[in-house]
Amino acid sequence: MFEERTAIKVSEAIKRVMQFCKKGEIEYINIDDAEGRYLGKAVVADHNIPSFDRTPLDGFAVISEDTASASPENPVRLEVIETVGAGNLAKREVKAGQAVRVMTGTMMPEECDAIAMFELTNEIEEDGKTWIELKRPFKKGDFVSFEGEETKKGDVLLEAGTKIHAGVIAVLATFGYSEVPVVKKPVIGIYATGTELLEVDEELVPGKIRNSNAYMIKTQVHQAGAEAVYYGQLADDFDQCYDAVKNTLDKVDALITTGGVSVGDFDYLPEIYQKLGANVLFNKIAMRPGSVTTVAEKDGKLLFGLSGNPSACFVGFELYTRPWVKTFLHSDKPFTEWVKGTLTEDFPKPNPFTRFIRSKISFEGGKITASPVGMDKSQVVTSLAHSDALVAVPGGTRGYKAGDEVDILLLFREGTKDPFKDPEKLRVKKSNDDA
Ligand SMILES: Nc1nc2c(c(=O)[nH]1)N[C@H]1C(S)=C(S)[C@@H](COP(=O)(O)OP(=O)(O)OC[C@H]3O[C@@H](n4cnc5c(N)ncnc54)[C@H](O)[C@@H]3O)O[C@H]1N2
Ligand code: MOO
Ligand SMILES: [Mg+2]
Repeated sequence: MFEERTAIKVSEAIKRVMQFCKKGEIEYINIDDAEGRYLGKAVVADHNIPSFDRTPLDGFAVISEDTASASPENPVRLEVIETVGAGNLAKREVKAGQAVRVMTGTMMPEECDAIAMFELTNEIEEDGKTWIELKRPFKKGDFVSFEGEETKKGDVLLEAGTKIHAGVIAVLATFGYSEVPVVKKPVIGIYATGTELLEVDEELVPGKIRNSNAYMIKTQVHQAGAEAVYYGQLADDFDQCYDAVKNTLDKVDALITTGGVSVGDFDYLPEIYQKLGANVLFNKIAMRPGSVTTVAEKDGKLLFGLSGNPSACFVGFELYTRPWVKTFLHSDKPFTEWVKGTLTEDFPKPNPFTRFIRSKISFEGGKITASPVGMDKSQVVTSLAHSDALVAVPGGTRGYKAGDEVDILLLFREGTKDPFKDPEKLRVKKSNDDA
């Protein structure tokens, strides 16, 4: 029998999901495998950087006092007593009137306190010795890269929950992390439900479509930093779907199903949650696409019942599953980033619910703009391929005009601390507002 559902706000739905977040455990993995993972512990400097005073230039290490009287008219002459490259140490004691030829990265000879780069010196061979002439004085510390000037021992360099990319890897390597503490990936099981579904390699036949959601969701799961286990397709058969969901729950940290969550005769997920004794957090959200997105909880594990419609499925994951994954990975920025920007085209469709319009952003004149891409319906798949943002427009409006300021959710970015707030209706501009 048809059951009326109560729609809740997007922000309320996110809040309900976040109440069931947990943080993943830590494991150690080789630095070679760490790219894309999330740091499980903060990285604290256990030594200074640089760890010794060094030259940042190819030139000569000098004793600054020796150069005090140097001028173009009266250059100072210093004897070059040895050459040292990075990785080697000066062997000879440097006395007054002497200098050491040093290459970038070389530890400063103990007695020297300034660097004169090659470009500021004249080299002279005389009496079987090498000399340099300096036409300007150098102060103590000139051109020296000092121990600890970049980072001091004890500095917190990276927080737990940081996504590991090339720059993070560089810091980890600098501090000797051959094994990196990372958060274990949450394992997310995926089932695609629908008797109409064909596998990707199957030929189309009347009434059937290829299963795109499973592959899309697998990719979204990976992008969010979790491990996806795809358990396959299920026909719209209550017993088959119930057994699959029930038997999979203890193998995963969360379970995603696509399809079968609406009010159709063969939409079995609502009954499955009921038979499982799961606590349904919500089954209707005041949003399009994805109004039927349902999330339930069973023994602390979340069941994300995403819509079968591809765009609704995509948006449901980004808004509700992604923050759960990111929190599991210790990120303190679990929510999809959103900014204010300008719509480039009219969007005349009336909106009963908050609408997330698949869009593409660009930067014009230093401002962010968003252009809707393709047909904006829940069942649409092709526009997803061109979207890097979702324009969020509030419900209860007659549509939007080019130039209106809107909320833009940025896809494929690290995230933000601030959860999405349902957009308020745009204030209607009255003609005397310009006065
Ligand atoms: N009387 C009502 N009918 C519908 C309502 C409603 O409120 N009252 N809601 C509509 C909305 S909104 C949506 S969204 C859909 C959601 O349907 P389900 O989540 O139950 O999904 P299905 O019925 O299984 O499939 C919907 C649609 O998506 C296609 N699909 C399913 N799985 C896949 C897949 N893996 N890859 C690609 N496409 C898939 C499926 O063939 C259907 O066309 O319900 C509306 N109905
Ligand atoms: O849940 Mo449906 O996608 O709102 O259109
Ligand atoms: Mg349905």
